[in-house]
Amino acid sequence: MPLALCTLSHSPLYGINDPDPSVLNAVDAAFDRVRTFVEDFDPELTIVFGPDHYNGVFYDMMPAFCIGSGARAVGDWGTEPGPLPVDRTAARRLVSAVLDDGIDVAQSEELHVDHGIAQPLEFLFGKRYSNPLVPVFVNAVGLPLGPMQRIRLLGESIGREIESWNKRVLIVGSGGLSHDPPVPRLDEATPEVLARLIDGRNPSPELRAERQRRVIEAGKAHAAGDTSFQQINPDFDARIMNTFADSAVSETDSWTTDWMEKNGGHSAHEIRSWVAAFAALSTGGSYTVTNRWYWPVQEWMTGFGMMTAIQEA
Ligand SMILES: O=C(O)CCC(=O)/C=C/C=C(\O)C(=O)O
Ligand SMILES: [Fe+2]
Repeated sequence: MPLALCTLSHSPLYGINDPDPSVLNAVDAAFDRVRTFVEDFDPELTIVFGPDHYNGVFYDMMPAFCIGSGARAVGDWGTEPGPLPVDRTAARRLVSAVLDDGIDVAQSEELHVDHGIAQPLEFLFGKRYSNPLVPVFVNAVGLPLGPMQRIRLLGESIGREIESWNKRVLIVGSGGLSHDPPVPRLDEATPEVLARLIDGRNPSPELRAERQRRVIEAGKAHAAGDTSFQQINPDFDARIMNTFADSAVSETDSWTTDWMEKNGGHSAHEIRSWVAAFAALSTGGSYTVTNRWYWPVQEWMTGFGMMTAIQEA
């Protein structure tokens, strides 16, 4: 049974600080196409790789990656809070298979996920979706990060296991391409920020609003041409998407964190979700990229891309 994939950027500023309607309409039309792709595939299970932005996973225990055998959405940026429809049996089997492959994945029976995982699920399935899924947290924000090869190996291990289940499994990878929105960093955190990077779950509504305001203001300044932010890099983004379109997933092993940051900004590390997703898809042999879209969206501060792909029979 073939596997299918969609990788897509997310943005907290979608619906809040939108680009010109000509761009927004094109993005929404692409979402419609991706939704049709998913409906036609009719997945029995969805594996979703995505990051967190200090809303669900903190430095009290920062894993490189973590499979959620239970999960709840924190409900940031307008996403629906509450439990996710996790297939616990599938998730636990994945944990065992990945550990057997020598990858020390973490497991959570209650993974807290933010818009990095919840937004693409809502884009694809609508709010209050009930499709069985397994969320996989991919650290892309809590520096330092390990080598890219590890995320490829994680993806491949998950791919080999789901391949053996003889089910229609959709693999989703969530994250922006080049972008550098204001996300706090450990190495420059004030004591107050450090405290919430370590233990920041359930912030007060005031603190959440203040954090969100910072991102919204940055989006507005970025769109107005403020050059103090690292700029979107369409050439870098094209290279990333071409690598996946060329089925050259193992080339990502040579992408260093420095190279990613210099060319794509700190949040370019979210591309790790795409690497995991394409690596998982690649384990069954050849795949075909059925569609790709890309826009550099200043208002969302991100190179916004989407790809769909399916295994060849
Ligand atoms: O202020 C914080 O702690 C987090 C800010 C935040 O959530 C930013 C998110 C940005 C993205 O998810 C993105 O552009 O990919
Ligand atoms: Fe993000």
